[in-house]
Amino acid sequence: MKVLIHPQVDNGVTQSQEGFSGGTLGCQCQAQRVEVSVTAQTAHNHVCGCSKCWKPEGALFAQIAVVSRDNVQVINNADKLMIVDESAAIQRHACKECGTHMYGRIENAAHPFYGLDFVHTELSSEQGWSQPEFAAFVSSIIESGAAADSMADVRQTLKDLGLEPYDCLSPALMDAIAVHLAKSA
Ligand SMILES: N[C@@H](CCC(=O)N[C@@H](CSCO)C(=O)NCC(=O)O)C(=O)O
Ligand SMILES: [Zn+2]
Ligand SMILES: [Zn+2]
Repeated sequence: MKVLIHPQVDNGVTQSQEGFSGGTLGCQCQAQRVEVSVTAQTAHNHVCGCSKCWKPEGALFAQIAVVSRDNVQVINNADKLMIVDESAAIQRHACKECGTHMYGRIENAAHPFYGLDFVHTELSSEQGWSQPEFAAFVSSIIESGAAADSMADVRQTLKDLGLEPYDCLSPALMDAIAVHLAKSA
């Protein structure tokens, strides 16, 4: 049975556009929206089932990608942002009013993904962002209340959408983390 994953992928994944170079992310407030300018194409876009990533109302997964932190700038209503969890590796900057996560930043220079910010490209009206490529932390949706006996349907739906399900990150990203750890050991 098909399961709803996230509004951006439920009707099929939209392909990236060559030459796309970014856009503006907006929070969900009706007024005084927080706006974040992203001045480059994103990479490693994926749907994430972890309990920490921001999900739109009713969605089972988040959709999240990375971009160099040099290409991320808050351009409007920065005073409305707060860090969700100061102790997390990814410091998620959310709008205090609507709760939308505007960007997640890694401040620990020793972290394998230091230099990259995590962003939800669905918050932009521009089309052409890098397409979701896989599903991460799939088993983690159970931690947010999904029924364990729905997991076969969830994984099958993800496969049908071309989003290979993993219970951590994709092999390419896990390898990148391991290379970083090996070098720093
Ligand atoms: N089972 C946990 C997993 C949380 C987790 O490790 N999330 C990942 C992926 S987030 C984007 O892909 C992670 O790197 N987290 C670091 C952080 O959140 O700071 C759960 O569901 O909570
Ligand atoms: Zn808001
Ligand atoms: Zn996540």
